[in-house]
Amino acid sequence: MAKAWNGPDGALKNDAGTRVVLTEAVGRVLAAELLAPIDLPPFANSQMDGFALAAKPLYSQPKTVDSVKSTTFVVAASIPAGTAPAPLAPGTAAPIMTGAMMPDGANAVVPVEAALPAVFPEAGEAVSLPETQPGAFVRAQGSDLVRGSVAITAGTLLNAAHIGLASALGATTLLVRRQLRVLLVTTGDEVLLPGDPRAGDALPAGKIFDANMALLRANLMQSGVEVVVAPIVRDEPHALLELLDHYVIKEALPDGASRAAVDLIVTTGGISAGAYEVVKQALDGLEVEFVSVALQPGGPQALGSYKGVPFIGFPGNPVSGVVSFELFLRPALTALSGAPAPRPRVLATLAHALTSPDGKHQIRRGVYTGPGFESAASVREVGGPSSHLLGALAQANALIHIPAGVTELQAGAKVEVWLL
Ligand SMILES: Nc1nc2c(c(=O)[nH]1)N[C@H]1C(S)=C(S)[C@@H](COP(=O)(O)OP(=O)(O)OC[C@H]3O[C@@H](n4cnc5c(N)ncnc54)[C@H](O)[C@@H]3O)O[C@H]1N2
Ligand code: MOO
Repeated sequence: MAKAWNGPDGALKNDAGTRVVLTEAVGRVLAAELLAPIDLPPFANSQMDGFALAAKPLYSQPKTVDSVKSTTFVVAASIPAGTAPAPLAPGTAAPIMTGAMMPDGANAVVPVEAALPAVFPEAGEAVSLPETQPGAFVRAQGSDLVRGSVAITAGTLLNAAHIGLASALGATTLLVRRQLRVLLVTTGDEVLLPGDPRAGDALPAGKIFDANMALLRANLMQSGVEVVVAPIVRDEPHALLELLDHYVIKEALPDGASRAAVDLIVTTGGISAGAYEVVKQALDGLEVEFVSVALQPGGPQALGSYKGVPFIGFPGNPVSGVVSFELFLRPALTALSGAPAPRPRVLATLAHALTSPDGKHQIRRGVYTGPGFESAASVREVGGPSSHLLGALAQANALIHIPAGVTELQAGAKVEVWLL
């Protein structure tokens, strides 16, 4: 089992990376550090709409606005953003727009509001400008990033700011780690996918629409994982084994080696104590362990490997699946591939009393309200402890942790909360 779990770790970390276009790189993990190929800003430019001029160092700050010394300049040709300006002649000041390149000979900008008159006169006219320090309102070349420096480190989970930075540096593609490929298998004779013709007129008696496939697929996709979705497996062990065999077949790699078509198998349902537990009946006795952990929801769990591919089996109740994902799989994905970002963990004041079963680490779904000007962060439960409460899950923005051994909590107690 350990060997199987070590597989994707090594494979991902040794992965040379895949080049993707910039717009598709958000949510992926950068494979190699990105060095800045240019300075940012690439040239000194104005931070304000104003006048570019040559300022001499001031040795004392003027005490009041009225005491500021002004100088009259001849207005030079205006410098819009996007143009290469002519050098500034001595005694002149050039109207310059925000982001426009500073002309040679200028080292400071006076905002137009501070000019007399506070407008842009025509070239050749006069303008009176207050004394200013060299460098005022100038964004120096390389003041954000110097050419050759590390712009984004390898292993970074790329967010919007990283994509924006890469674009500003002129990158059209980025080298990202390959995504983990996860086979997601939903089981159960009662489960129909929305749109199934059998539910054309009405949901047949005893049947339900799938929640787990949609829920876990969305969670996995948001975690930067490539999800391979299998058709829903009926409660027949041979059907599950046939399906798994189809997906664990090896695919050839360019270097002559081979690897399974998926890195991880995740199943939902069919692992507890019933008479028709398809996952348990198919895999018990092979390299999968079926255990009960002191967690609620999410007590029944299965872990191991199938024909060398890591395997994890979540319980069928939708909230149990989500809690299992958050506690066991999400952190493992972060450790393996760098994505997703860990959930923020905070302490919050419980808004009301809660009880919890003895000997179980309970996870309740909650609505968290961050600290206000005069109030501490607080959390209140939404729904109840049962693991079928999908409506409440959809209202929640947090998981409330009640440690094993704690059976009662008073209003005002401090609890650990994971922000979803
Ligand atoms: N005698 C016992 N019964 C149960 C135990 C136990 O320890 N002893 N554990 C309970 C707990 S806790 C859980 S959680 C569930 C786990 O059961 P399974 O993993 O075997 O899951 P199923 O029985 O297949 O389904 C449970 C529940 O979830 C619904 N389900 C299944 N798939 C979906 C889906 N794709 N979308 C929406 N809902 C789904 C299913 O209809 C059941 O209601 O076992 C308890 N029983
Ligand atoms: O552990 Mo089950 O996961 O409570 O509903």
